[in-house]
Amino acid sequence: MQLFVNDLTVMDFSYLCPRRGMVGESWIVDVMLDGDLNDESMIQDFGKVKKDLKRLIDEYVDHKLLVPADHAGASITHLDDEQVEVRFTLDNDEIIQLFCPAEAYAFVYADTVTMASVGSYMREVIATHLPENVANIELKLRAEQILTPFYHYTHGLKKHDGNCQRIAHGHRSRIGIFIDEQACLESQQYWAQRWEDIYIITREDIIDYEGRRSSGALDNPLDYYCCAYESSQGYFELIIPRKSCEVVETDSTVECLAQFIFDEQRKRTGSGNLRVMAYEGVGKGAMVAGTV
Ligand SMILES: Nc1nc2c(c(=O)[nH]1)N=C([C@H](O)[C@H](O)COP(=O)(O)OP(=O)(O)OP(=O)(O)O)CN2
Repeated sequence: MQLFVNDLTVMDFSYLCPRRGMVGESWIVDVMLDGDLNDESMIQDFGKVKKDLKRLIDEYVDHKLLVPADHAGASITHLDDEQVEVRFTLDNDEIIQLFCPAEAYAFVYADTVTMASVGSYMREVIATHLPENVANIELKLRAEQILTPFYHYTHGLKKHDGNCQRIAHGHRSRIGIFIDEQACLESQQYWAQRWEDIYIITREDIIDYEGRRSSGALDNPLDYYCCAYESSQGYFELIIPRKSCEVVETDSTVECLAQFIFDEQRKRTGSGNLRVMAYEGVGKGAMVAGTV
C-alpha cells in the first residue's frame, strides 16, 4: 500500500553549478510512502508525515548551499572550529569561494546537483527516520510551472533570526510587471535576463579582499566581490565574480527587492501606472505600485 502527500513543502536553496555558477532554486516536494498499516489503520498519520518530513527537509536542505561534492572543481575543507571552506572552480575557471558555518551547506555526493541527485541524498537521510511499518519513501522534486518570465537569485539576510541569514540560499521566482494594469512582457523578460542566476549583495556587506578570512588566493581579485558578515549562526563569507552580482543599497528582503525593481523600472517606463510584483520562491512576495 502507498500513501502520498503532494506539495509537502517548498525547498528554497542554492547550489553550485560548473556552468551557471551559484543558482537559487525553489523545488516543490511530493512524497510517497510504501508500507503496512499501523494500529491506527494508517501507513502514517498525514499530520505526522507533514511535520516530520518537513522538519527533516528543513534540517538537511532548506536554506542551504548544495555543493556537488564529487565534482572535480569542488574543494571542501572542514576546519576545527566548525567552519567549512568551499572553493568551487567553474568550467570557465572562475572561482566561487565560501567560508561559513558547517550548517550552511549540504554536501551532495554527486558530480552535479540535479533533482535526481538531491532526491537520492534526501531519501538516504530520511530513510533512517521512518517508522518501522514504512519500508520505503520516494521523493518527487519539481519546479513550479511558470509560464511567464522568472529569475533565480541567491542572497543572505544577515538580520534574519532564522536560516535566511545564511549567505548563500536562494529562490526561483516569477516577476510580474504591469504598466497601466497590462502585463509588460518586455520588462518581465528584461528582469528575468538581468537576474538570471544572480547573487544579490547588500553594499554594506562588501569587504576588502585583503580582509577575508578564507585561505585561497585569486589571480585577479578585482574581478570579484568579497562579502561577509557575522550573524547569530556565525561568520559567513563569500567571494564571487562581480559579473554574477547585483549590488543593492538595502537589505535583500523581497520587500526591498520589489522597491529596487520598481525604482529601476520607472527609469525604463514612460509615464503611467507601474506595479511590480516580486516573488520570493513559490506563491509569496511583495508588491509596489505607483504613478511614474
Ligand atoms: N516579509 C518577509 N519575510 C521573509 C523574507 C522576506 O524577504 N520578507 N525572507 C525570508 C527568507 O529569505 C526565506 O528564504 C524565505 O523562505 P521561506 O521558505 O518562506 O521561509 P520559511 O522557511 O520560514 O518557511 P517554510 O514554511 O519553510 O517555507 C524569510 N521571511
